Amino acid sequence: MKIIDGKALAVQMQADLKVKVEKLSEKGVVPGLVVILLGEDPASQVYVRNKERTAQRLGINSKVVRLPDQTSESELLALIDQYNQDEQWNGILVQLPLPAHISEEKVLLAIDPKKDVDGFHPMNMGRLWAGNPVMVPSTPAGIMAMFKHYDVDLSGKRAVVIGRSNIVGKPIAQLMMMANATVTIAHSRSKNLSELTKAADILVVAIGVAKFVTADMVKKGAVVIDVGMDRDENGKLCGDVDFDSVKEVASLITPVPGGVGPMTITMLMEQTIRSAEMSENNNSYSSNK
Ligand SMILES: Nc1nc2c(c(=O)[nH]1)N[C@@H](CN(C=O)c1ccc(C(=O)N[C@@H](CCC(=O)O)C(=O)O)cc1)CN2
Repeated sequence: MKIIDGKALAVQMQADLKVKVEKLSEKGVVPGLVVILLGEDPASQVYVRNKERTAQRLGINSKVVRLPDQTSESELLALIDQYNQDEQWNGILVQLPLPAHISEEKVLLAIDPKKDVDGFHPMNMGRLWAGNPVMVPSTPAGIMAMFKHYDVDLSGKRAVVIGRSNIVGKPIAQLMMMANATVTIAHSRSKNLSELTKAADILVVAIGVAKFVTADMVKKGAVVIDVGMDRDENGKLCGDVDFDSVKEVASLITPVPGGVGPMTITMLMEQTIRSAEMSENNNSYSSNK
């Protein structure tokens, strides 16, 4: 068994991204990222702080707009529109989850697809499903970067994704399908889940239940990717996979923390830089394939 070191890969990729930003800056193009955060959710605050720090370290101009939980939907939409019009910002994201009184759909639709560095706008989702992605959600993009770095060839492999969210489950399924894997999406209502997971050469787990996947559900030699960000019975951060038992069965496995998480932030930075490059090329909005 080998552990996928997402933190080390993130550091390595960020070093390359820093050089890219320096080169762009020499041409007078400084990538700019606006992160909008509503409310006081402690986990979201940590993620946003990490995004801000990483952006600053890479030389990306970054701004975090912190708004109270009670901010109205119309105020938020007006703010997004303001940043859509402002050329110095080529990446805009709204940290999820949003307070219940705000429609996530309306908010994501309001972001200019060219500036949608999260890749959550229906236009970017559609481009991905059409096989011509422009902006791709960061977590799935990070998982694909891990496969590449660790020489995981997906072609002809059986991949199972547990979780059908728009942020992770659906896009990672499509990206793996584009890499010629045979993909099954399972979810909380799937029957005989163990039968599905035991047939998987690649297992991606994004279901949000602590230590849900146990060793008896995993095929010997499988590659296991854990997207969970949960707390165990002692309040300690853990994933959706029971790491200690599954690592004895898997050939490659991501830990939590230090696996997929750091890659999510790295890929966000990469997309912000790509967005700046696109705006430099006369606002071209073209596939990253
Ligand atoms: N607008 C968005 N909202 C959310 C996204 C997203 O991609 N865009 N994804 C998640 C949260 N997320 C980024 O925003 C995120 C989650 C976790 C990590 C991470 O680095 N985790 C660390 C552990 C951190 C800790 O100690 O708590 C790790 O796994 O090592 C980064 C980003 C939902 N919202």
